[in-house]
Amino acid sequence: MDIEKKVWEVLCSEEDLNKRVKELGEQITEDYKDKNLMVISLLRGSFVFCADLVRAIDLKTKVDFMTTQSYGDGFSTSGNVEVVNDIKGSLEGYDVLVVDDITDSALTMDYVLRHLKEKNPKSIKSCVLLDKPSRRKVELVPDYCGFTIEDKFVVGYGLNYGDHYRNIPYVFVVTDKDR
Ligand SMILES: O=P(O)(O)OC[C@H]1O[C@H](OP(=O)(O)OP(=O)(O)O)[C@H](O)[C@@H]1O
Ligand code: HPA
Repeated sequence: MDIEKKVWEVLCSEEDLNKRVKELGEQITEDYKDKNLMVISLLRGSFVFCADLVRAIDLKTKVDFMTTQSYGDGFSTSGNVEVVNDIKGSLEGYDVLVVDDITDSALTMDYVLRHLKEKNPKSIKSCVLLDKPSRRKVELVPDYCGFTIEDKFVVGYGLNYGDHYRNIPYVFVVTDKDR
């Protein structure tokens, strides 16, 4: 990937992200006030979003992490979701909320939900910052979603481009200069 031949365009500014993450946190706080919330962050992409989201949730919350991988350096899924690091503890008695940065083909979220359901949580739901419904390879509607976006490759705020730029504090779109 040659970054020189690309155009960057801001899609979600820091202000947009702060506002929407706060709203999601308030909604989740309300919905889980009588439940036993465990947030599971899918690494690596969701580390920034999830760090902000859990601080916007005003509840006693357990947080755990799972590492999945299905994209290499490219723009599309290998179709093969790999659990690189699984969660360690039990999910029994917990209302699990799986948090990811993006649902694109939805292969990752679909796989993770099925995988975690086998660990018998009390309930399980999904929360993604960005949703690209036009790219689905499996049917899935996230329970919580920050922004629904078009079929564009997005980077920043945890999302990578050739394994860089996860630290950019806003979300931007990458396109070819001659497109
Ligand atoms: O809906 P999908 O098509 O499955 O795509 C979404 C997944 O792809 C990215 O992960 P990736 O495999 O690139 O690993 P990463 O979290 O390390 O970026 C992203 O973080 C999501 O987990
Ligand atoms: O648009 C994207 N950007 C970065 N990583 C991704 N993984 C799935 N879709 C994307």
